[in-house]
Amino acid sequence: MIRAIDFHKAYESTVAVAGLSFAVLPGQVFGLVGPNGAGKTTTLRALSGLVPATRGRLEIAGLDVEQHPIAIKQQTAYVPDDPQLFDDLTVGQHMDFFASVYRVADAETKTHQLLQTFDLIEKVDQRANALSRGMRQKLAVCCGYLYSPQAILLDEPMTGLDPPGIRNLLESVRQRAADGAAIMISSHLLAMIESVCTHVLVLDRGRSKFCGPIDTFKSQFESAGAPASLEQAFFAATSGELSAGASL
Ligand SMILES: Nc1ncnc2c1ncn2[C@@H]1O[C@H](COP(=O)(O)OP(=O)(O)OP(=O)(O)O)[C@@H](O)[C@H]1O
Repeated sequence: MIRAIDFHKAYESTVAVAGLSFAVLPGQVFGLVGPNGAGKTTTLRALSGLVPATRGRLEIAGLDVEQHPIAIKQQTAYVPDDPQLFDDLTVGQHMDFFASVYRVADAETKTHQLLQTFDLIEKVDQRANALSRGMRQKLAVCCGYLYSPQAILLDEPMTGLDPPGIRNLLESVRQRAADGAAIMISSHLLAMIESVCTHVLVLDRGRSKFCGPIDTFKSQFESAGAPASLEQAFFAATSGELSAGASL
């Protein structure tokens, strides 16, 4: 489970997140959406232990993120929007490294399956600094999936992926959730979020505008008598022009 309780984060004079509370249960996929600067990356970075909360509590699998940094890392995969890879290591060496650090059983088979799924098998001996942006993104996802984390945090994971890559990623998210992972995906690609997420957390200027099942969110904003699309509901919720329960 991924949990935030009254999470606040301020960077000097900027309040990035103010009083956020939510829980992502095993099997749930939360879409984290909001305008630029809403606090999405800050939330994911704090959950992964990369930045400390100013106030409140963050938990992964019941453990406080700041008090149990090592245990948290073993349970969590965080894939940022600009994956930091080891430029001089090959694709295969990255997988070996993660397998060794996380003591992954049957690593060879899992590595092969992941590289096959994400179309990187032919690049196994290529160095990271010679990979395209999309390939780097895929390799970061493969490294994160290798140790079967309970919590998966993906920041803008579709950016730079080709259409088969996006399809494979979304399918892998569904599969990981079915296997019991709690997953959060930050993205501006609302149609894709809609196709994969069970829940949505709408952030705006650091505050939650909505948190709950995606169907509930859409049904709050009707369009010609039918539930709105996620995109329509998003614009209505973040424009300030309409409140929940209104017709578009
Ligand atoms: N290291 C930092 N120092 C100071 N302010 C920061 C820092 N990181 C983020 N911020 C500020 O915190 C706020 C939230 O930023 P964040 O990156 O979390 O937003 P976001 O929702 O991920 O945005 P985007 O959709 O553009 O990626 C913004 O006002 C941003 O300028």
